[in-house]
Amino acid sequence: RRQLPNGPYPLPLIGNLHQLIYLCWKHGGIVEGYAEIEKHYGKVYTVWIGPVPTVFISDADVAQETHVKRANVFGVRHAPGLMNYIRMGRGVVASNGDLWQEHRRFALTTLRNFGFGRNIIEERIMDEYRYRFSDSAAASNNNNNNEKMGSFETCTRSFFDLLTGSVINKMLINERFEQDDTVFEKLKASLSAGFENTGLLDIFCPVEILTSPLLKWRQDKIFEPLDWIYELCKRNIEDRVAQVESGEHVLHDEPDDFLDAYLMKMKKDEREGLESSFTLENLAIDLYDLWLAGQETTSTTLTWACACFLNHPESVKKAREELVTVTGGHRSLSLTDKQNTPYLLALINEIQRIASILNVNLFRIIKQDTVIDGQPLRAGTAVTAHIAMIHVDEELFKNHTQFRPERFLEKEGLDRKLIPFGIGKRACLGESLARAELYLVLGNLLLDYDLEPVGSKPTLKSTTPFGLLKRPQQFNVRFVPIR
Ligand code: HEM
Repeated sequence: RRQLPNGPYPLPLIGNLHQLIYLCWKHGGIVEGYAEIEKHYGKVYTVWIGPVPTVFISDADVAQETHVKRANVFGVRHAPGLMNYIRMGRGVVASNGDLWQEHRRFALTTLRNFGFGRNIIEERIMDEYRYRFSDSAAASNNNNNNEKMGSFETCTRSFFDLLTGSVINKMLINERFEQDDTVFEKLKASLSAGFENTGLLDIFCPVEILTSPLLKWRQDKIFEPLDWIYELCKRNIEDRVAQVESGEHVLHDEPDDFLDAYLMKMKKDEREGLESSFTLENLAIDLYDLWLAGQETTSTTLTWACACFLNHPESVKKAREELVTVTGGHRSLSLTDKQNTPYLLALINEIQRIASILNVNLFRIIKQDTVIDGQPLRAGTAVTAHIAMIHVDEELFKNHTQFRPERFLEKEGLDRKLIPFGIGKRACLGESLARAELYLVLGNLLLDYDLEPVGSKPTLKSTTPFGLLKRPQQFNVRFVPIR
């Protein structure tokens, strides 16, 4: 315990697991359990997950000072257990060093450069937005003649899964998912099972133990869905490579998707005789990472947004008035409108704060002895900025349980304390894409549709307070066109 921040006294082998499990159970969730520990030990504390010490930072300023100002010490990913299954130190999420840097940079520039100047990200998001709404309305009107033209009832989660799944799939392999697509259904089921069956222990348990015959009963639940997604990524690559070899698909200088951009990069490195980490095996891991990290997160945030809209019509009204003024009510909202829509931006911030979709953020590992918030921190310790706790910090977000977008307009710089995408050099790679999706989908949705609850209104209480991903409850909504 020496050279570590304060925290509850750990027992041999089990560490603080017994206290943690009890507190989370007693107070109804992971975040609530950690809040109890924070009450006793302050905003930077150590919790032993079995024999592994983990340090949690629930203070926005300390997170900034460590993760941004001392990024070299606090920027190394810790991915020992399930996070490293399949990845084995490759890809973007679980890698480190040169490989991480090359693949992160490549993914970032590829996503950014699509279209060379044309804002292709905006075009693709809006294409998928329009397609998804018109397709759902058409399907609903065919099934029900009484339905007002263009209005439809839908399961929010499935609707946004399909929308965000198609956006990311278009970016990666230039393909859209359709309703009732069996591949998509299986992909979603695998993703949900992967997230729902994974707990904090799976993150810290070494892969060798997780894959041992002793844990056979758990393996089908947690590995089978991940294996299926990885195999799908490999199949997509094999199909594309075969098409390129047969001449059916031509690679050109302005690639349409991530897959083509990567194959071009492989060819370039080969031509230049470089020893390259851009191989087909690593491509499968990159696709796997971008899919896993990019779909469920955005879709879950959009579903939380609808739950907030249904509960807070006064905020919907204010946002809509602003949007109608900016667009004149006769054109779609565009990313270039951002500076004229402060209320919508505040509304999205408040949605992301209330949603705080990760009950526990990803971890970093400290490679050298250092100091944190005046306390010693020894090399080899896992550390995380506890986003969900920072977002309920009463000193920053007074009356934090209240949904009040205005707080971001009243207090200059408050948005900088909000860190839904993490912080520092390992912060979310897809932040710009996700921000563009939230802005365009939610802004245009408020301009184009009224939301009506179907059955009882969803509450703003999560159904998965013990999981890694904090999901809202499942609910249906009716979208009724305004114009
Ligand atoms: C609302 C949507 C999203 C949220 C809230 C979110 C949140 C996060 C968070 C909290 C992290 C961990 C950061 C840290 O360690 O401090 C992360 C990492 C990551 N995210 Fe996202 N994310 C979202 C969407 C996306 C999208 C659309 C993509 C892909 C296009 C993506 C790709 C990644 C990747 C690859 C990493 C690992 C980065 C690294 O280790 O270098 N995310 N995300």
